[in-house]
Amino acid sequence: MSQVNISTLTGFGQLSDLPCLKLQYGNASAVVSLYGGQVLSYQPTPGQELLWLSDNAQWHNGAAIRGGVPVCWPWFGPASAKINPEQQPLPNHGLVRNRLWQIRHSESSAVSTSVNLSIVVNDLPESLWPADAKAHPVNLALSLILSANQLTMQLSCDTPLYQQAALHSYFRIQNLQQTTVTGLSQNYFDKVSNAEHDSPDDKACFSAETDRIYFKTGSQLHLADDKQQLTINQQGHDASVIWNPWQQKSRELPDMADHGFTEFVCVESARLGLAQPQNLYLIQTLIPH
Ligand SMILES: O=P(O)(O)OC[C@H]1O[C@H](O)[C@H](O)[C@@H](O)[C@@H]1O
Repeated sequence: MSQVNISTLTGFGQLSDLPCLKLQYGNASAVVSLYGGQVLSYQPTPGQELLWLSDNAQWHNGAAIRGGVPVCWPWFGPASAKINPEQQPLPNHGLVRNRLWQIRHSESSAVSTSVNLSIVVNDLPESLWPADAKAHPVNLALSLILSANQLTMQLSCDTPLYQQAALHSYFRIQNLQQTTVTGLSQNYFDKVSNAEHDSPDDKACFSAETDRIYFKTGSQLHLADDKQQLTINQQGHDASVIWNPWQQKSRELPDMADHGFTEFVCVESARLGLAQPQNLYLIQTLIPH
């Protein structure tokens, strides 16, 4: 084993001054930003980057970093009417993408290198609390476990709330036309056409803007193109979201190059149900082949 350790970085790529941690386990490494609690890099071997980070990503002035694995919490996308009955101006994907997280614990062992981050949030909308609960600051935790063959991300909240969450992973791909995601369910909500669809199989391909919520997906998805394969294990989810903005949206996003959409697809493990207040325990594990 060449190296098992955790080090601090100030800045990553073009994101100058960004406070980050780098985890190393043998040949494998991962980088997580304390801003957003966002994994930015996962390399199972040196130079083999699995995650996509926009060349135009920003983090100053409250921006959410475009790429890596953003943490969406306690809502996903625009806050729904249940979460935001008074239609307050609330940010997309919740409150923690542009806040600083704290390091709680880190550990290197014979089998893995791990770090636990957390953030305390004390400005949750009232609508998230069960009727009989008294509002108090809430702790959201993210654990990263890097081993020789995989990276696991565990997002948890011990407070029962009407809460949604997603691990919004941006995966670097070589060839969008050859890219498939399999293991999906056969029923999805298409955010582009704003309608539910049935799919003839469990697969998504990419030939236009794609923004789909697949309901009740299983515990294992596969992402493949002609050069690479990745297994994505998930737990604690009730949906998986597949996103590629395609050309027009890519041009419209200030933090994405015009051709940015050709370089990634998002495969997101999400917990979207709001039927009852619940704790959160959402896991995504990346296993390259
Ligand atoms: O631009 P953002 O707030 O980061 O959201 C990026 C995308 O996230 C998810 O994949 C949603 O399903 C998309 O509708 C959204 O456009």
